[in-house]
This record gives sequence, structure tokens and C-alpha cells, in this order.
Amino acid sequence: MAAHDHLASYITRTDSGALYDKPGLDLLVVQTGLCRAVIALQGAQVLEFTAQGRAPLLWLSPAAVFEAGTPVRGGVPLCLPWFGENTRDPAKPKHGLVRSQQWELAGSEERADGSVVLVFRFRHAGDALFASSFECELRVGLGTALAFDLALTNTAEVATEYSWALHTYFAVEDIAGVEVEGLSGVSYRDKTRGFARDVLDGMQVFTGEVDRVFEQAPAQQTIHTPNPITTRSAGCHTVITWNPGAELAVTIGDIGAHFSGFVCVEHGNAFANSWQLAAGETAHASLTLSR
Ligand SMILES: O=P(O)(O)OC[C@H]1O[C@@H](O)[C@H](O)[C@@H](O)[C@@H]1O
Repeated sequence: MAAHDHLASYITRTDSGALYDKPGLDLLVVQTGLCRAVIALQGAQVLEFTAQGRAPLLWLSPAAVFEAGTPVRGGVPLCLPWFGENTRDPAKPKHGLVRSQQWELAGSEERADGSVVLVFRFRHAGDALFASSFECELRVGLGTALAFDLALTNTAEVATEYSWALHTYFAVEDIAGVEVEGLSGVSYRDKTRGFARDVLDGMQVFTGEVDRVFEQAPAQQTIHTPNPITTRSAGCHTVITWNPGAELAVTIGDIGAHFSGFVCVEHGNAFANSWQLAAGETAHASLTLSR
């Protein structure tokens, strides 16, 4: 594994000023024979991924804000240690704390197939936002597909509940034509109807605001849009489908009229699938995305 202070030749350090003309965040650009990726050290958030000869996988909002402590709209933010509103204290930030904090690049590895893996670490000491201490390792695999391996360790002395999701924004031609296959027959909670329960019959389509949490979801989905996208997961039992639709999007500063260019199909463990980790326990999950 290459030490983080001697970057491998395929990694370039840059910042959001140089890449997006919006200074504020440190970025890594990875360029290999198989792909190009841009990753923010804040949140270990992959912002762009394009496999050689393929269409870009991810959507990064043209209106994204690049400021320390502000989540970047697009790519693959990791929401953790809680997903969505904090149920015990709704005044706390939505989607936890790791997406808006700096991570450490702990190393990188090259695989025989030409793919590379960047290893990111984050340690939380335990504070008023989240009492238990924990450690996360996120391994980001960059090859013909984009792959994530998450290891979360509860380093606190008490058992703790964690909910989380890799909140992927996929680039689509037009949300109105998108169909997500692989969730038919699965029970979901509909956030647009007070988390009422329902069961999806057929494809998930997006004819307005969609905000659904599928529990006990299957391990594979296909997102039908020009250049379809495949998602495969292991150990992720919750899938969230989200697009705000035109009306709500105008109230979200970093989305606005751009809402039709993305669909969020998020993978993790939340609600009934949240992780209960004993003191010292580590849990693992993985996700592979390709187009
Ligand atoms: O604006 P945020 O905090 O990134 O959240 C975006 C969306 O994330 C989704 O996962 C939630 O289900 C939505 O309810 C939420 O609006």
C-alpha cells in the first residue's frame, strides 16, 4: 500500500477552484487506463466517475457548493452515523456527520486487473452530535466499475445503533423517462406520505417527488435510461429512491432546474435494517456501480 504522503502516479491532488472554478475543497483526481474519477477529501465523496469509453456514471450538480462543512450536491455522499432526519433530535444535521467532515487518505493499492483502490479513514471521537465513538474505513475501487467497501467499527464501550447510506446521484438523460428495475414486490415507506407503508408493483418511475425507503431490498437494481446503470450490493438491505421533482427542486438552492438530470438510488442500512453494533464490533457492506 502506498503511504498517503507519497501519492501514487495515478493520483493528482487538486482543489475545487482548479476543477470547478469554485475554491473551497481539496480534491483528488484519479486517472488510470480504465477510468477517471474525482474524489473530495471531505466525506471521501466520489464526485465523478467515468469508465473508459462509457458515459459518466454520476451527477454532480452544476449548482453544487464547495465549502468546508457543507455537503456537496452530487456524486456519492456517505450518510452516517444516521440516515435522514435524526429521530431523537431533528435539530441535528440531516444524514449524519461524516459527509461534511475531512477524511484521511490512508493509502492506495493497484490490482492485477488494472483497477486501483483508494483507502479512506474517518474517526469520530464521540461528542454532542453523536455520543458513541466510531471508525469508518471506506475503500473506493476504481476500475471498469465504481466499487465501495465500507467497514464501520463501534469503538464505544456501549452497544450503538448506526444507520447509513451511500447516497448515489446517478446521471440520467431525463428523470421523466427513468425506470428502476429490481424493487417490484418490495415493501417501502413513503416519506411524501408520512412514511406510510406500501408495496411497489413493477418499475419505480419518477413522475414528481419520489422519496421512498425500501427495507429488505434485493441486492441488484437496473436503472433504465440511455446507457443503463447496474447496482449490485452485499450487506446493504435498504434502498432509497429519491428525486425531488420540479416543484420541490426550486426550493433547493443547489438543485433548482437541474432536477431532471439525476436519480438517487441509495444503498445502505437504515430504518428496520439499521446496524446494532456491540462495543468493539465491526460491520461490513459493499456496493458496485457500473454503466
Ligand atoms: O438535502 P440532503 O440533506 O442532502 O437530503 C437529500 C434527500 O436525501 C434522501 O435520501 C432523503 O430520502 C430525502 O428526504 C432528502 O431530501
